This record gives sequence, C-alpha cells and structure tokens, in this order.
Amino acid sequence: MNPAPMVALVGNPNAGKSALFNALTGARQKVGNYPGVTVERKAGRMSLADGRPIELIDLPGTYSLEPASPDEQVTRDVLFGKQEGERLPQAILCVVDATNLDNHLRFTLQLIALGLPVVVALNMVDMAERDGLKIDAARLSKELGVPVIPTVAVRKRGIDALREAMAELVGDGTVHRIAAGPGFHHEDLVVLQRRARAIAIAATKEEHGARKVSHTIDSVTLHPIMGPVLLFALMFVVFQAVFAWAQAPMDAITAGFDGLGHWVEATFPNGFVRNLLAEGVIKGTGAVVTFLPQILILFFFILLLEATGYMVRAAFIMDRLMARVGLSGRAFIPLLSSFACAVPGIMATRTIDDPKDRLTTILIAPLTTCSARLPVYTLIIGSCIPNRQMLPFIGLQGVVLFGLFVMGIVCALLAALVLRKTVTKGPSQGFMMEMPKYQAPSVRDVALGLWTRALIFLKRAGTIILASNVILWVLASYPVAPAGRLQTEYSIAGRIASAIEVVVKPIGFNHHIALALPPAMAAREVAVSALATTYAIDAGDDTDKASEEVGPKLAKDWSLPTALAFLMWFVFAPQCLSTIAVTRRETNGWKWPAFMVSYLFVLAYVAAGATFWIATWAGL
Ligand SMILES: Nc1nc2c(ncn2[C@@H]2O[C@H](COP(=O)(O)OP(=O)(O)OP(=O)(O)O)[C@@H](O)[C@H]2O)c(=O)[nH]1
Ligand SMILES: [Mg+2]
Repeated sequence: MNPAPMVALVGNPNAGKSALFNALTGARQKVGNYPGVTVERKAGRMSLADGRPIELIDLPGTYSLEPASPDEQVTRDVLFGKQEGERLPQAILCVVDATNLDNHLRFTLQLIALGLPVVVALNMVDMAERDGLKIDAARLSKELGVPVIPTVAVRKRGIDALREAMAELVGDGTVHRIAAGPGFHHEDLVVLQRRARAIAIAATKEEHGARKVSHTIDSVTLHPIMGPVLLFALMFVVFQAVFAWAQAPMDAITAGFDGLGHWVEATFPNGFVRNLLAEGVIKGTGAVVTFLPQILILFFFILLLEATGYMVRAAFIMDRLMARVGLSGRAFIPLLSSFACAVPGIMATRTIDDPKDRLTTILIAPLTTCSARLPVYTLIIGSCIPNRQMLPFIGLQGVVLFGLFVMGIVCALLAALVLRKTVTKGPSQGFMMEMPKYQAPSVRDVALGLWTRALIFLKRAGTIILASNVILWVLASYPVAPAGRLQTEYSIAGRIASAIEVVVKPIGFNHHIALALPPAMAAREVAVSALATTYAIDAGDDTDKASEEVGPKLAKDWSLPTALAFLMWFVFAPQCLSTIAVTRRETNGWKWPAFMVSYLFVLAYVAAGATFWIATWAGL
C-alpha cells in the first residue's frame, strides 16, 4: 500500500503552526525525533475534505531557507527532500501571521519558489481585526498565485476550508516537482523583502493608527533610492551637529578645567605636586573630558534612531551592501555597536552563527569609528582644518569628520571582502530581520542611555586615562633636562619617542606624535591628553605659553599633511589593548588578534604615509 500523502506545515516562528496542527489533527499525533539531531519530529493524521487520509508534519518555525540553527536546518532539509528519515512532502501548508504580513510573506515567497504546491493559511485574522487591520485574502491569493485561506487556529475557524484547499493541492498524491526556483540566494533577500512588502500593502484593505503610519514612513525610508539617500543625509546631519551644537558646552568645560588649573597653580608651591596636578592630571584629563558633549550628541542621535525603530531599517538598507562583501546582515548590529566601542561590538558577534562570518566581523570591527576616536578627530580637525563654510549650514570641519567615519566604514567593508576571499573563505548565509513598528522614542530611555554613556566615558577619564596621563607625565618630566635641552626630548618618554620617531618620521609624524602613540594604546583618547600634557611640559614655567590650550599649539606646530596623516593613522591603527584582549578571548587564542594587529598596523602605516606624501606633493 502506498503511504498516505504527506503535507508539511511550515512558517515563521509563532505564526501558529502548532495551533493549526492541533486543530487539523486533533489527538492523532505522534512525536518522535529526527535521527542524529535533537530536533523533534511531530507528525499527525488528518483527513482531507474528500475523506482521504494524509500525514501532516509540524516543522520547526524558521525565518528563511537559509538555515541559522539545527531546527531551521531540519525544515530546509525536509523541504528539499534531504532529511534522513523523511520523505519529500507532496505539498506545503504555509502559515502566516496576518498581523505581520510583510515579514512572514518573505518566507512564503521563498517557499512558493521551491516549486511544490502551496496553500497559505492566513492565520490570526482575529488579532488583525482587533487591530483594525483588514486583509483581502482573494487579492493576496492572486498576488501570490496560490490559494489563501483565512484562519483562526485557536478557535478552529477556517479549518474546513483549509481541508478543501488541501484536497485539491494534494491531487492524486504524486510529487510534482522539484525545480528550485529563484529566491534562495542571499543576494535576493532585499528584493524578496520589497516584493513581500508590496504584496502585503496591496492585500491590505484597511489599516489604522501606528500600523498605517509605519507603512507610510517605510514607503520613503525603505525606498530603493530614497532610503539610502535619506540614511546618508541623516548621518551627515548628525556629524554636522556634533560640531555645531557642542561648541558652547565644550567651552564651558574647558573654562572649568582652566579655572581648576589656575587655582592649583595659585595654591601649591612650585614643585612636583603642583606640576603633576596642573600638567599631568588637570591638563591631560581636561583635554579628554572636553569631548563629552560631542560624544553625547553623537549618542543622542544613535539612541534616538534606535528607539524610533529606524535602526533596523538602516540595517535592512545596509544588508545588501553587507552581502556584497560576504557578510550577513547579522553583522550590521555588532558593527554598529562598534561605533560606540569595538569591545561590546566584538562581543555582540556571538549572535552570528556562521563561524567565518563571525570571525570576519571581529577582524573588521576595529575599523568602524569608535567613540574614543572622536576626541582625537575633533581635536585635530578643530585645530588644523580651517573652519570654512562650504555651503550655508555645511562646514568643512563637519565634512572632514563625516569623511573619516565613511572611510572607516568603506575600509571595513573592503577588508571584509578581501578577508572573505582569503583567510576566512567560505559560503555566507542570509539573514532575515523583523521590522518593528515606528514609535515615538521614550524620553526616559534616551536620557538613560545618554547617562550610561556619560558615566562610562567619565569613568574611563577618571581611571585608565588619568593613570596613563600620570605615568606619561612622570616619564616625560624626568630626568629634568639641562638648560638648552627640550624636556620632551631629554626625558625617558622623550627618548622612547625618539626611537619611535625614526620609524614614523617617513609618514610625517613629529616628536610629539611619537610621544603620544604608546600611551594611546591604553585608550585612544589618551592621545589627546598626551599631546596636551607634553605640550604643557614643554612650555614649562613660561606661564603664558603653558596656559594656552593644546589646540592652538597644534595649529602652529603641525603642518596640514602631518595632521591629515595623523588622522589617517587613527582610522586604521589597532589601538587600545582592550580590543586586542577581547579579540583574544572571543577567538580563543593569539592567532587572530596577532593577525588583526598586523594587518591594521600595516594599513595604518601605508595610509598615513600615502596621505602625508600626497598632501605634501599637492602643496597643502
Ligand atoms: N489569537 C490567536 N492566537 C493564535 C492563533 N494561532 C495561534 N495563536 C497563538 O499564538 C501563539 C503561537 O502559536 P504556536 O502555534 O505555538 O506557533 P508556532 O508557529 O507553532 O510557533 P513555533 O513552533 O515556535 O514556530 C500561541 O500562543 C497560540 O495560542 C490565532 O489564530 N489567533
Ligand atoms: Mg510550534
């Protein structure tokens, strides 16, 4: 006797597959296990409208045909007829959640492309109605080209209609295909998502409130051309704001630290304590803390975009680009976190299942511009790049900062492309993202996020940055230089710097930069405080010069090619020991951190050198 035809119940997680399975099969269920994996096999018997018996299997919920877990692997293998202990199904019963159509239809489109007969159960229509959402099942059926039956699995509504549709589908019980259609490849995911949305919108008769607003906004933010343009424009505005809004609070903080410095100079007798406090502690730490407003402004925007639901859209727009360089969309969130700091970013790569995808993401994470680089960038840009208006509201300084961020992103993507073709070669997999509804951001959440950021930053300033400053100050102040010799050359730090200078002179770096490079390994911002401290030491007892800010000193002392080369160095150089340490931890060994440090140092050296020589040649 031929076994009864088999129909597979498939859909996104939580679409209501199990509820539907129960409604269709009642008590006639059998639970087993697939051989070799810990995935349950749930099968049941049911009869079609014409009385024929069939076997129904309830497959694990999955977002796409690119498996991300053992469960999803089973679903895929069953649908391709490759699962051990399972035959190829005659037909697919695809369950979609009516309240989440655009997300669920993506998978439906992939299933239809498989070539097996498909019937769609438009489930949870009760929830949809409650939300004021009306879906036109007939229209949906026309758009998809397969039967669509509205159901409420938990109330057993639509079950008879489903039995009828399935009877037609199964036909005489022979398997009709299989010719794999389009839609399996990661490259097509964005196209698929767009089609899914278009179909969802076409089949929506009525929607209200937040749902409608979300769809209207998305028609712009996810538009193939307007979407990326908007994303780019938003980021551009953010970087302009970082300079424009931060000026006043930065001046206030600088004035505060200056006042503190004057007070120390007036209170303590000239000597070790006074100089340590004034030059090492206050000057150095003050130089870094000044950048708090800029960091908060940047994070204000990031938090705002996250809280409104826009960030996922940004990830979606970026997904295609990520696929081009062999990364999955899953890499976007870790890379985005790396804009705060590479350490949480690298830790966030744990959500990437594919080991090679994950390793690639770890290796390129230090190229995205972490917030610790912001003080360095803004100090150098503020003092060495002319504050010229290029257009109304568009200043050159903001453009350069934006350019540095973009360069970080572009280089990270290029590095991924190269790594994926060489050291981390292997197939890449796709990623499906749920699009949440847009929301008005909660003031409390944003404020809380900013507060946490501020605390982290100030804690760094008070611990690792302060400690590095003190050490640098001591090393740079002793032994005391005899008359006629510069302290920053005669001291211990000065001599170390002189050795480093030999290596970095060809790329345009001066003695003060060589002094700032080793302490910047503790944290990148320390480069700023190191410059402030060493310039303050050089000024010595000449109070006029000593009270001057570090910015104007750089403006006088550095040529434009040197400043540009220094910026380039900071785009690439693998600074900060914490990043190296977390890479070691996440990759279980020294091999990959060593590789990362080497390739980044080489890049930094070449990029800084090329910039210096091109800028010099161009006569800047
Ligand atoms: N209101 C309503 N709730 C439903 C309906 N169908 C399912 N649910 C509920 O939705 C939740 C998820 O349903 P499940 O049947 O477990 O979903 P599933 O697709 O099997 O989920 P996974 O096995 O995790 O992939 C459960 O709480 C169900 O009770 C429906 O038509 N209407
Ligand atoms: Mg289930």
